[in-house]
Amino acid sequence: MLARIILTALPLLAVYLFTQLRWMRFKQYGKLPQPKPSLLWGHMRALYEVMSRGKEDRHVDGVFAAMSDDLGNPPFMYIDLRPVGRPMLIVNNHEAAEQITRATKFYPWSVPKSPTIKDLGEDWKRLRKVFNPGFAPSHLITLLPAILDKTDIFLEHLDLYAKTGEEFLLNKLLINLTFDIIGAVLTDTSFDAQHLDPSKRGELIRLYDELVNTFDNNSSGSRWWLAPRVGWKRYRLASRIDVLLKDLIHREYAEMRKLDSGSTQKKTPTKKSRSVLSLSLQAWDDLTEDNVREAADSIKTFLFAGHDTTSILLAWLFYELSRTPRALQAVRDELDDLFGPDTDPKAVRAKMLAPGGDDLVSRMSYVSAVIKETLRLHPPAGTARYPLPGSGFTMRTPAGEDVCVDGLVIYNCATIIQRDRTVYGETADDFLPERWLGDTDTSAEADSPAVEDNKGEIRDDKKIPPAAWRPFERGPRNCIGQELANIEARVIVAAVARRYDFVKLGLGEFDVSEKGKPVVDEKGRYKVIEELYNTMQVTAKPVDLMRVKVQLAAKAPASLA
Ligand code: HEM
Repeated sequence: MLARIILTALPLLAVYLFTQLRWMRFKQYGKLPQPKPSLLWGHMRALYEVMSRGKEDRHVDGVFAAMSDDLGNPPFMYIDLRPVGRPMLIVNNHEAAEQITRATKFYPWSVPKSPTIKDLGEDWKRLRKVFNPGFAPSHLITLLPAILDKTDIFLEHLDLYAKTGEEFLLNKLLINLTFDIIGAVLTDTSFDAQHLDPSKRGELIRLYDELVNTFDNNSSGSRWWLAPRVGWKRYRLASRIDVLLKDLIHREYAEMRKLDSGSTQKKTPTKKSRSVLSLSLQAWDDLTEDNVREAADSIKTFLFAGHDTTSILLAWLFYELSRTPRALQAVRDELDDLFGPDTDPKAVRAKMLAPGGDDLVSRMSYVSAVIKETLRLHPPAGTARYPLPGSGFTMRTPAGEDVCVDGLVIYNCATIIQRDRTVYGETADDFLPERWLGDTDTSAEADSPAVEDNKGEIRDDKKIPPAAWRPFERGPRNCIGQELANIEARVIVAAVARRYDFVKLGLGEFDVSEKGKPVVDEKGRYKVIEELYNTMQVTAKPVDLMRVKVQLAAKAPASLA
């Protein structure tokens, strides 16, 4: 009897599953632009086909860009990776991206972050308020001495490499520098991240390094069950990092309380620390377990989000400058004007720390244009959002049609958006800092988040719409650390750009003439033998971590003062 029921039910089940599958593949998001789906594979075959056309290990943004070209560059496109991954919407144009990151009545803090990141909802708003003052430009500028101290160690290493002629991975050196800086800015403690001998580095950076190394190209997915051993290793490393950070928070708080005990106002800090952590600890009356966990989680996020991205910006920036003699000269001229002809980093440091030094940092307008252009061409990160299934969240097509995209992971692909030919014209792929002159303010205030007016339109009145430059993303959930990244980058460029010449090796190496001179192309840039590209290493990093040699520039003094 049972067997007969099963036999009757099986074909019915098969028909049901088949109908469901057909609906999922062809109907559910059928109105969205997409490659031709297959009933069994969704878009996995289409994705594989595009991937196999280029470098196997290139960053997925490059694959999406090729796919978008194939589809005639729609504002967004649908990719169905079920059952291996969640179905996705890749956003390719700035007006569409703005629909995701702006505040709306539906989502007052913009569309929630991707399902792989815990979205804290209201808690996020409270926490961001706690940490915002620590990341305000007026506060960050007071941390210049800490940034300069860490930069000095970096310069010593560059001098050493210049002397020995040894090749090295510039991105790695910069990762250690930016980790040291973010550590000092956040916690006022030295993380000792810059020792050339890795065994001498601080425990936190060693654990972070190990953790990041678990995210190689093959195992970077968040689905631990696809690689349980890697998942377990990540869990163990994250737990050890947690213990170290909680310990640090307890020590910092105890120090504050000890110093406060003589004061009538319990929360008035008498400790001179200006770290972001110490500022935020003042918001808490008691150090409850919940507070400690929250602070540790936030510091962990800041450490992670705040060093890798900035190091990538700097690695690409020095490379682009080395390849574009016109831009390098303009940077050097600006630094001469602002800091005087003495190119010794100690002289630059003295000027920055003297009264009015912060003004000099803010007047580096060509350098700011270089930073802006580097982030346009090589954005280290992007945002992924997730409107909950069944929420009815819609996006508007250029034809004015509203299409439901709830349940999709929505990825604003900055790499595609920031090279949009309809915005940046024929020079969309060129390194051209001059396009930003007069428009270099990258601060959160200049963000002028596009406002949804009554018609749901976006108001933009600049030549290049602000929304078309979004390496830090926009709207209420944008990057809290963008000012810090900007200040860091300007200080490091001021100290480095006139002292050193970087020479790329391997991918991205310059083509040279018979006389051994680099060959200049029609746009005034050095021709390369083979283009350097990004690969996915948690963030988008140069595939070889920027293999270079360094030399002292012609005008640089022979040794650091
Ligand atoms: C060049 C450097 C940097 C780039 C390109 C960058 C980029 C980004 C991007 C694209 C996001 C996602 C925003 C979104 O989902 O809408 C983000 C978020 C974030 N970034 Fe950065 N970032 C940089 C530096 C920093 C620094 C120095 C910090 C220091 C703490 C930092 C901390 C954060 C945090 C905490 C978030 C989450 C913000 C939130 O959800 O409220 N970032 N960043």
